[in-house]
Amino acid sequence: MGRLTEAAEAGVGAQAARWAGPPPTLLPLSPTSPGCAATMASSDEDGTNGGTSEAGEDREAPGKRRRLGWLATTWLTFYNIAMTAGWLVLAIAMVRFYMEKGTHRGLYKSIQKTLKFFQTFALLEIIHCLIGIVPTSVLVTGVQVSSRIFMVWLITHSIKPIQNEESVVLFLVAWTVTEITRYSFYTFSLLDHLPYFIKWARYNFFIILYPVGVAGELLTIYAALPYVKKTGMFSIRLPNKYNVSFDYYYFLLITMASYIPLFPQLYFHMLRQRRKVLHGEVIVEKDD
Ligand SMILES: CCCCCCCCCCCCC[C@@H](O)CC(=O)SCCNC(=O)CCNC(=O)[C@H](O)C(C)(C)COP(=O)(O)OP(=O)(O)OC[C@H]1O[C@@H](n2cnc3c(N)ncnc32)[C@H](O)[C@@H]1OP(=O)(O)O
Repeated sequence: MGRLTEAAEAGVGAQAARWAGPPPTLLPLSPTSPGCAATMASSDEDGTNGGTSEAGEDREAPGKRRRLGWLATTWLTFYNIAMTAGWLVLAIAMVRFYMEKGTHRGLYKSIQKTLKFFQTFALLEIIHCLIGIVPTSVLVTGVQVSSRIFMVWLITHSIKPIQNEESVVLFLVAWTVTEITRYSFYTFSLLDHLPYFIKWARYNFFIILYPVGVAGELLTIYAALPYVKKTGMFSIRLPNKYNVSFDYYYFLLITMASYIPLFPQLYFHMLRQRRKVLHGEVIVEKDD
């Protein structure tokens, strides 16, 4: 058997496994075929916390819903409906703003409260992973959610002069379309009535929207650099009584650089999810 080593999924999730031996074999499996049972281990391969969930929960083949306890199902259904609604409200507000004003200037200011509320609410997703009611890697989710929180609070909210940059619209649109699709996908899945086009959209839109969103985020941070350098905001200079120094300008440069190793991991994670869900493929251990 090929050897599996403990590693983050695609290098991210600490519980994930990746091949140290011969390359994995991709087996196209029908989501309903018995062979799909092999994917019960897929959460481990994927860096999810698989299996460790509230009492009564079982891991099942992709395409079949995992069995969750009623409390977890009720909570997740409520959470996903609320998030779908929140991002829909945001989408409608953005379209209305643009139709009325004919410009993106002032758009962020007009939607910021809703954006901050729903994006911050998404911190619960890390908790969902930690307590095991969703089979996703804590690290993958942590990187995804924390980068958004960072963009919302430490960049766009804190640096007013950049709020009217076109790049802000770029990531706002990418996030909004993604989240409406993603949360409605989860909602319909939980209700066992998932229309194919939502599933298709969930696992195809990201191919374009992820790079668009990342470009918007990076351009926005880049636009913030001169202001941060000039004002020295969030920076701690020496000498001070704690004898520590922190330069937010360099922190931003490091953050921008960290997209280079981190973003591909999220992107490839989604590509693997896509292959698994849309094409029923599963990575299995190969006999030597
Ligand atoms: C402090 C400074 C930090 C700075 C960090 C700097 C580095 C940052 C680099 C990263 C850049 C990210 C940029 C990003 O913000 C840009 C954008 O988002 S642009 C818009 C495009 N974006 C996307 O498409 C986002 C895609 N991301 C996601 O979908 C998730 O966040 C992710 C965690 C990446 C993947 O999700 P997951 O692994 O959960 O995939 P699935 O949806 O296939 O779900 C797997 C199973 O889990 C069940 N699940 C998950 N969540 C729920 C839920 N809420 N309710 C119910 N069920 C849920 C799902 O149904 C699947 O279950 P099953 O296998 O049983 O079907």
